[in-house]
Amino acid sequence: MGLLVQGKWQDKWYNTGSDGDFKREAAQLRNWITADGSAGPSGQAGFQAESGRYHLYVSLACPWAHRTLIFRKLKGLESHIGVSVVSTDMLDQGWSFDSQTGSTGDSLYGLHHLHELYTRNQSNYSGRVTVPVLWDKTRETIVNNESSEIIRMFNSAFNHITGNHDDYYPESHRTAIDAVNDDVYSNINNGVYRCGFATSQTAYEQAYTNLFAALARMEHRLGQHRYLTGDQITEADWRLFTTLIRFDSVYYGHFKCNQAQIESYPNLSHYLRELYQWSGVSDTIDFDQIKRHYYFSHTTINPTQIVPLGPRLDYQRPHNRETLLQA
Ligand SMILES: N[C@@H](CCC(=O)N[C@@H](CS)C(=O)NCC(=O)O)C(=O)O
Repeated sequence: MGLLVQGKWQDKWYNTGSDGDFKREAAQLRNWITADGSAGPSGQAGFQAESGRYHLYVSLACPWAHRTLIFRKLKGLESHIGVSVVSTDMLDQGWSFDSQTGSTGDSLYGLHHLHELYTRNQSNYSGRVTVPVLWDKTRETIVNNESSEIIRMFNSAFNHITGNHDDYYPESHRTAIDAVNDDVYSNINNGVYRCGFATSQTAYEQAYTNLFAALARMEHRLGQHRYLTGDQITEADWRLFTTLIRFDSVYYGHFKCNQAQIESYPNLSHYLRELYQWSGVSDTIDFDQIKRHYYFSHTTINPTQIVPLGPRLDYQRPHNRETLLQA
């Protein structure tokens, strides 16, 4: 685990500062693919949606990268956007393309490490080397490394190519989606990391309290509606999903988020199963890679690198979410 400083790799764990609170670094590369190549909300113009032009680098363990894989699937983009999967293990050289540990290899350039892609994009890059990365094969540059923006591009920029007009960020729901996203991002998606990566008791307890308060709010919402913002599934649901699906296997134990398992929440657990069973979604999930990544890579938290065998969970069990709607 490390970062690039002026294009040079340095092996370094996160710096939590004097309060012991984990602060996630903001993604730096923020261009947008658009249908006609005009500029998006940030970055440069010139990234027009085209079949076969873009490539996605992901980890199957990472909840942020997982969002982009789900959107690639839901929006029918699999034949238009290629994927390379990094290794489960993120050790002293960061993400690698070691096929012995679950990587597909880098199908574009045969790179050994993801940091080489970042320096190929910008030779003096400084910052963390994160997944997901959306790469432009034509301009040989990184389009964007922020998952929340990549899913928005996938949601709409390629509609004229795929003919898939399903909308996970509909105009009419945007205010509600944005509000839920803010709560879920700070307290749940990033909240589990703030529990796990805290280096002071106070920072951990604050993150833990915020996390379980936010989960209680989501549990309540899901007692009112089938999905977080009503009767239509939106990006807010998929953004929550990628944390929920890792929770009982990893965050509960490894990140000490152990007030309750998702299995014990009546609404959240059934909702989680509904989303897991959504057409194509379980293909984007690999529990062995998820568990191995966290328990084996975070040697500061788990120095023995022992990966637990449990828990045994069956997400294929029926869920009652249709009946809730009729009630
Ligand atoms: N803001 C980014 C965060 C991505 C992120 O932090 N990914 C993690 C994997 S779960 C990573 O690559 N971490 C490597 C590091 O921080 O050095 C996004 O949502 O795309």
